Amino acid sequence: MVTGYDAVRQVLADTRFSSRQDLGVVHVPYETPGMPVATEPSPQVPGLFITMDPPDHGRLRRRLTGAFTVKRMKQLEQHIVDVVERQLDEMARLAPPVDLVEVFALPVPSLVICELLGVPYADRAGFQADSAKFLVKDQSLDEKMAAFGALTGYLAGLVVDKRAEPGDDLLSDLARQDDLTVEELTGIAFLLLLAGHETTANMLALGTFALLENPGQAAALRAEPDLVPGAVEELMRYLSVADIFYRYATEDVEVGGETIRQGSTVVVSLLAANRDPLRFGEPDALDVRRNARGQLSFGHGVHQCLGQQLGRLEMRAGFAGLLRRFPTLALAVPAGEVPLKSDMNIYGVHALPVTWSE
Ligand code: HEM
Repeated sequence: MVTGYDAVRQVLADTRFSSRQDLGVVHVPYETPGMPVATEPSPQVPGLFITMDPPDHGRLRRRLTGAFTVKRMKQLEQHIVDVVERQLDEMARLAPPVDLVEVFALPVPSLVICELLGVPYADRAGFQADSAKFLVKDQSLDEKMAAFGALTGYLAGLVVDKRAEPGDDLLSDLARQDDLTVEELTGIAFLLLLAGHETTANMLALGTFALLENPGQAAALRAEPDLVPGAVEELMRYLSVADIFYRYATEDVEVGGETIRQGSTVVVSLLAANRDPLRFGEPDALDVRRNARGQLSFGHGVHQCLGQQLGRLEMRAGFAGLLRRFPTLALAVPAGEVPLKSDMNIYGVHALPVTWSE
């Protein structure tokens, strides 16, 4: 397991550590009650380029980079702000308490990624439930593959339709490219849809929880909205919702004075790297004024998050809008009763009951 900031960056930057999930078997090096130890590698899935190595990885990723550049995302910014404001309007019409996950944190990134990809938002109940099932930690490979199969079955139908009759969206643009198979298109769609809504939704909900638990920090953001972009980096660092990633050593590699033997599975903890006291002073404190640039929550190296600019825009608009529109926002239950996603591969809260005075 690699935990130090520098060592984590080194491993993620070194392509001798493979991302192929068919190469590695995860040997959990310590007893975790309730955690099954995997004994077989997962199968490789076409199109799922997060689990591919160069040059195959680049062949697929390159087709998408144009759609996710800073410039293209800037063009989307006003639209994202509009989505956020509409969702906040809806929330304001409800009588508190409400579940912030249900009324805000999940809808915002789901609406944005659906529109970008050309996935009907009306189908959200199905894909949100299947995504959640896929991310459950304590399940057999068969159960995980069943959730995967349900979601990809749905998406395969969608990409076949788009290939026949392309529209004005990202999946249609990909479907127009004849050298991509339906299986590859489906894998790409799966990755974008899952990564595009689950991570940001968890950041919005858990980030709000963190701000409500640190009222001084929330007050600073309300008083100085210019702090919001920096606060997003700090919340990303502090919360590290996507913590654990795996790599597989394709040859002997030295890291931090230790030799990692060829064939070993390496567990990379982004959370530990983000809390490394050698890199971030007082790492366990949430401080929206600190310079948290360089936080590793979007990863590092060739797989560094493709959607990071999109995620940032959603979080900036989301936190800024929520704090401005709900100046008296508060937890509606004791903090200890908020159901945490300790059982899921992406951390967050299952629900966040909040209230406000009207
Ligand atoms: C706050 C939200 C997000 C977090 C914390 C996050 C985190 C990450 C991390 C850590 C990786 C690297 C994985 C690895 O090295 O194996 C990654 C990759 C990726 N992310 Fe995100 N992400 C977020 C939002 C998004 C969004 C909004 C999208 C939208 C499409 C997205 C799409 C992707 C894709 C496609 C990859 C794979 C890139 C590759 O393998 O080349 N992510 N993300």
